[in-house]
Amino acid sequence: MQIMGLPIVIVGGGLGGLAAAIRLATQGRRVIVCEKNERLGGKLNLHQAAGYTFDTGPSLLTMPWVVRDLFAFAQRRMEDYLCLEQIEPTCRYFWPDGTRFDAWQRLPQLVQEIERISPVDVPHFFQFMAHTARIYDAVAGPFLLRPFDGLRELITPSMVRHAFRIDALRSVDAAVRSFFRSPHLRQLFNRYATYNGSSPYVSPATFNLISYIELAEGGWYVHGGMYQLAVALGRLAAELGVEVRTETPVSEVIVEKGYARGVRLAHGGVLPAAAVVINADPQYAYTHLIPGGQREATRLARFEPSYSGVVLFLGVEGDFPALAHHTIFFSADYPSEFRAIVQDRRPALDPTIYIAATCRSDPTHAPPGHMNLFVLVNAPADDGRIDWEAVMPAYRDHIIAKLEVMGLSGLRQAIRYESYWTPRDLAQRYNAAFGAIYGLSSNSPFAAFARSPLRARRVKQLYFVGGGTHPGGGIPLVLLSGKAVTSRILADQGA
Ligand SMILES: Cc1cc2nc3c(=O)[nH]c(=O)nc-3n(C[C@H](O)[C@H](O)[C@H](O)COP(=O)(O)OP(=O)(O)OC[C@H]3O[C@@H](n4cnc5c(N)ncnc54)[C@H](O)[C@@H]3O)c2cc1C
Repeated sequence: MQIMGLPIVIVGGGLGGLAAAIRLATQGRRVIVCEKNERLGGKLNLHQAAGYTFDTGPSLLTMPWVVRDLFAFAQRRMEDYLCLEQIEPTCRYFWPDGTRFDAWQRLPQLVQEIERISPVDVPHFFQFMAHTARIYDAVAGPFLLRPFDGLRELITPSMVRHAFRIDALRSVDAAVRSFFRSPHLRQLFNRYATYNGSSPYVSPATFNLISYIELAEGGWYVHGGMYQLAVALGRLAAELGVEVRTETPVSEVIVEKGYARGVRLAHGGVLPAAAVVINADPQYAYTHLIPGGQREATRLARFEPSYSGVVLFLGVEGDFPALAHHTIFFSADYPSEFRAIVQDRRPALDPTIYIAATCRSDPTHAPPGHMNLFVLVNAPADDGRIDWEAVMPAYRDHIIAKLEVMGLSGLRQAIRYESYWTPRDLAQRYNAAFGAIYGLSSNSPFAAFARSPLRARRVKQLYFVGGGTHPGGGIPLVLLSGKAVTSRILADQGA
């Protein structure tokens, strides 16, 4: 393989940055990844303490073929690097009225569960799946699977032909209501909008394709913990000759005569580059790294960030049989929960609580007889109005009290290890503007077009990859973003 000339420097070793690094290196480019933190992986990360292991970000992988495709592109077999598992049930749900629902991946069992809580909705479920499959069919090709730099590129004859199919003129909730009668199933299917940090009550019904993707292609876990995905990509990148520098924050992109020429390192020194790829959040990058970026930072600030999260890491003694690998404890009033988080930008009084107990699949993640609970509650983007340090002790008590009422009795007494992250921690750890988990929100039909394009608008040889650019946040999409930006860079280099 021929390694050519100046390197391409990637600012950030998140999954988007790693995917781009792997693809560029496979194409013979010299690549350097500069990551400010001590480990690769970005928001997909790891916390270990007192004998407990916690994945700190994603806990569910959808579209697993995207990972396989990345390894195949590098002429490797994914199975030689990591093992993907389907967890049954994908998720267990509890409602405040005592209803419980196991969302099985196996269709006959899933249908039985639907029949158990709402027999009338069985045919509606199949109609909904057919509807969302048509959305996926219309959207995947033009929007998810190829590079895309703006609205103009979407106006193709095929998109115009399929425009009616994408269901963008009503909300996720309006579409879900038109299919399901059961309030429980409505809440359950509305929840998929949260997979990209949006509210089901305002985000376009196009995002119902997320439920189709999970139901048709499964929800997956990486054996050993989700962080093993970052480990595997880091290993593949190293094998391909990518130079990874951790604990290496970049302080500036060097721009000369409208071209990105390299980066300045915060701890001193300069890396000249043939191109610079920003995996860090675009709004942060335009504010802090790119000279003259204020105008673009101001443009991005006009759009709503996706919401953030409050995370409790709990190591507990004993077993809580109610908990599956993934468990959700729903709120009694979903609309008012989203009104609080998205419109009023305050923590919800009655939050929906998600718990990942990876010890169910990986017993080594907790000492024998103990469990590791990653507890996630959606929280408003951090616009500075909330003093999280002051709020957290009471909010933590509130979350634990709700869990005790909804089936985890004795939880408070069982805690042996505990720490938490607020939206501000997420912001600081990853330089994520507002601590947003998924970049900009998708709370309008046009939100997708607000994101920074793969190619920077005013600086040549400067690109973006990851959740802040096309096609959006979440593991599979940021990996696809690595594919999209690579093809842009290679095209620009005349390859
Ligand atoms: C709590 C939580 C739960 C989630 N759950 C899921 C889930 O279940 N499924 C799913 O698919 N997705 C989930 N996500 C979203 C998913 O983690 C992200 O969409 C994805 O990991 C983002 O990858 P990225 O490459 O775009 O950016 P990031 O992961 O943000 O990586 C950017 C990297 O850039 C680095 N950086 C920033 N500034 C600099 C600088 N100046 N110099 C050097 N490096 C810098 C950061 O440290 C970071 O490592 C979740 C995220 C969180 C936080």
